Amino acid sequence: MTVLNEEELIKIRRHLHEIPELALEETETHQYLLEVIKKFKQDNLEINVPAELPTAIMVLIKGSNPQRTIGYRTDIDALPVSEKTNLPYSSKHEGVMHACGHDIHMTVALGLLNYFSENQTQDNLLFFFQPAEESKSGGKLAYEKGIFHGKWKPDEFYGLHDNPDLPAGAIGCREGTLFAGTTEVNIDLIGKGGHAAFPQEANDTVVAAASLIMQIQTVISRSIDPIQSGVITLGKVEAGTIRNVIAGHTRIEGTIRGLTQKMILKIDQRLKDLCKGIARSYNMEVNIELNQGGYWPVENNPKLTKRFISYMKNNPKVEFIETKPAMTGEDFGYLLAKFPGTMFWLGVEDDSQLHSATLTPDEKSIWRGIEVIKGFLIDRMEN
Ligand SMILES: CC(=O)N[C@@H](CCC[C@H](N)C(=O)O)C(=O)O
Repeated sequence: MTVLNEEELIKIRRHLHEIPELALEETETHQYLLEVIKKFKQDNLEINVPAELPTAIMVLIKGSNPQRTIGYRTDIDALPVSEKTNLPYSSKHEGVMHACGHDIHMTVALGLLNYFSENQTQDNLLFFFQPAEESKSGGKLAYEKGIFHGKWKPDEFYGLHDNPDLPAGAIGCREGTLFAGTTEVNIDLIGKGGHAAFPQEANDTVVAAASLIMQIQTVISRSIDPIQSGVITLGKVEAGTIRNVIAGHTRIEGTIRGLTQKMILKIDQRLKDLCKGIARSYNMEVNIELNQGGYWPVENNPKLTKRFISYMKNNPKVEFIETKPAMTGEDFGYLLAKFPGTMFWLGVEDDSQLHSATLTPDEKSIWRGIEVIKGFLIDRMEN
């Protein structure tokens, strides 16, 4: 296969968009990625499917005179969102969508891999197709399962996230914290079910949940320094079976975000306190599970990020935007705590936000992104 052109890459992206899969279930995506990668020139390529993380793929491009191994990571999973774009290449998997643009991330990675498979680099390049970014901490799993060892260990790591607020192909980045750390929140209220007509005989968890949800809204507004800030979003509440049965169990799922570990731990603690209070005042059991997993704040390495930003700023072909920290989470934060590196945004200009059922990234971002990142990686190896 020769170097893929823009049209071919868009076809690949559209196919990936049609087959979104949830965290650690990315088997069809994995299969398709392998099919595409195996068509590339194999002379300097080594492919590794780690048995410990079977939907991941690692591809090493052996350099001609390696001083280091430069890692490039893309995430491959999707979200439980029902697509509403009406695009001809909409998701074929009911209730699952690439609503966070990981199809764009994968295509950019494939474009880079394709280019460097044809044009041998000086340093080694390690491409990591990572499962489970949206949940289940794929980056942390990969690290803990020991897949980054020997020649499969990057000396530095880069990764991007698409950003609908930036022009297609623009690069956004900042020194320091780029993304928040997050904690997944699961709260189970356990009361007593019963007949809707006899509330005195039951212990209604819906009423307790309503009160708890409102109390939780005071954590950010009343307990947190407004200059520093944080977020709590409760995205899922499940209770009951029918209108005339009192629900004996309510489950609330949400996410906490903060730009520092200290902030996350403070919010965690307030949440625990409020849950304990609800348990006492409603005389019911409350179980709270807080799980940060690998969603550590994304801390860009000072030296490498200065270099990255300087390359982008000094390249007249790049539209570079110095961005503010964002409350989005990313388990690349965990990998950046283990390997120095830089995470950055790739603009995909769209009116819809990430995680929205109508997200339609501008596909021009793919080719532009590849060109810019390719330039940066070449420059990094030469300097
Ligand atoms: C970029 C992005 O949207 N990332 C996700 C990361 C998931 C965080 C974790 N599962 C949680 O919900 O706390 C995000 O939601 O920011």
